[in-house]
Amino acid sequence: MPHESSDAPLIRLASASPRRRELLASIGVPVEVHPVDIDETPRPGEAPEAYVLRLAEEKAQASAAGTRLPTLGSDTAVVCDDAILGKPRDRDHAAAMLRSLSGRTHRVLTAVAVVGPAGMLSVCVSTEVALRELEDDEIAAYWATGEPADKAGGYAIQGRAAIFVSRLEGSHSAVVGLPLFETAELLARQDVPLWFEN
Ligand SMILES: Cc1cn([C@H]2C[C@H](O)[C@@H](COP(=O)(O)OP(=O)(O)OP(=O)(O)O)O2)c(=O)[nH]c1=O
Repeated sequence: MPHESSDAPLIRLASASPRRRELLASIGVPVEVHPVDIDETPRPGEAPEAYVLRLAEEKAQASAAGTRLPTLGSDTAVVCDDAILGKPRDRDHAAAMLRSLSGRTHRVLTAVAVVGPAGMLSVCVSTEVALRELEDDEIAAYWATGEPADKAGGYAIQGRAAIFVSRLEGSHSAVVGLPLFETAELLARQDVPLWFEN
């Protein structure tokens, strides 16, 4: 069904992340932002895929109360040697994360969940990212840009860390925060119109 105007929200976004809002805007999906605060502690022995899927679904479910709009939640984690790297606590934590990622390949997992007329639909996308060797003074200079602070793994591929990335296999948009190909498929299955505007 065509929607009424180009800026009326098509979905609710259970996220405080400006990247996720911008990525959805880039594919013509205006959102109503309704972030939720959930406990992001991994369960003992929880596999990384199960962890990001659970968080994406919990965010979507918690945010969906009181709206008829389909509601999208998402979570991104960097996985290195089976350890889940979230957002750095401080400068030393960020430096330790970047040293552990230096000169090797890691995985970025992003899960998306959309709850709507078709129920809860979710998907987890895994992307391989190779970083070149990073020098300690480079890591220090990178922290000073302010970019690492609110990013899983302590880097932003859409920012200055792009110069560290020697190879990527998977979904670039998923590393930034939302896999757009898979997200569009979930939205279509929830009857969210992506093309018709007036
Ligand atoms: C690896 C990487 C992560 N990130 C971001 C994506 C996510 O916003 C963030 C991971 O944190 P998340 O906990 O997934 O998301 P968030 O706290 O920003 O937002 P919300 O929980 O409200 O949805 O790291 C980048 O922007 N660039 C990158 O290259």
